[in-house]
Amino acid sequence: MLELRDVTAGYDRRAPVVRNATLTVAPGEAVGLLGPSGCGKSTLARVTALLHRPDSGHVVLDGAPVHRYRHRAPRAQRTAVGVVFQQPRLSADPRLRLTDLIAEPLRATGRRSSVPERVAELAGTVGLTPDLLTRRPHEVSDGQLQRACLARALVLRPRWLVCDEMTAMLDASTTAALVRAVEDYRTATGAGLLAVGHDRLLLNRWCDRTVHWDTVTPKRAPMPVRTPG
Ligand SMILES: Nc1ncnc2c1ncn2[C@@H]1O[C@H](COP(=O)(O)OP(=O)(O)OP(=O)(O)O)[C@@H](O)[C@H]1O
Repeated sequence: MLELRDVTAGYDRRAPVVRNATLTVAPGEAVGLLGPSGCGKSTLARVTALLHRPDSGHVVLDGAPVHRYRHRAPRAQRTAVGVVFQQPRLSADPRLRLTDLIAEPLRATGRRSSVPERVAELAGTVGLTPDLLTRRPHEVSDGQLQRACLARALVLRPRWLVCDEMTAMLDASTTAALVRAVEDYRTATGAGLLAVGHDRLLLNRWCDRTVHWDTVTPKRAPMPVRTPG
């Protein structure tokens, strides 16, 4: 189970952008999180991917509360969640060839020997031809780079996937190809998915259920005002 328990998070403790978010994704389940631009979806997605420490509340992975985030998170928890962001150019090192971009998490976790096999396998999964694998980010389209970012997110075989507006910049056929690649992976592995976005039609078609931001972050009743006497 992937659980967000009463998560409050943001960039200034006095004015959090996410307040008291509670959400559960079961193993194998695909949950869509729908909300308007700027409400805090990406912030919550980063908390879920253990890349941003919440001010309060917890992420709980398979029953184990997460206490440390980013590079301090234990490897087993860090590698249990794969994440794909909206803008591949902001999340891809421009110096790396796509093959090295995809292999980055394998090298970082000491699994160099499995690089050739996994990269070839995942290139097929996400629809990248061998000639594209030797190019750097500025030599490929946004859609091709996003395919590589999805392959990178899958390379350590995560049990949970967070897709934060993964297809927002892409055309219909690339969107369909990436969604199919995620679904093929989930069918093969039983991974759970949190897909964040503002495209209700896409999330409804893609996910088992779609929840709205307002139901995930219910407004608390205001504190009662004490009247004297
Ligand atoms: N690194 C940051 N530092 C300070 N404020 C930030 C930072 N990142 C986001 N914010 C602010 O937090 C709020 C929520 O942003 P966030 O990106 O989480 O929303 P979102 O729902 O994902 O928006 P969109 O759908 O437009 O991507 C916004 O007001 C934004 O300006």
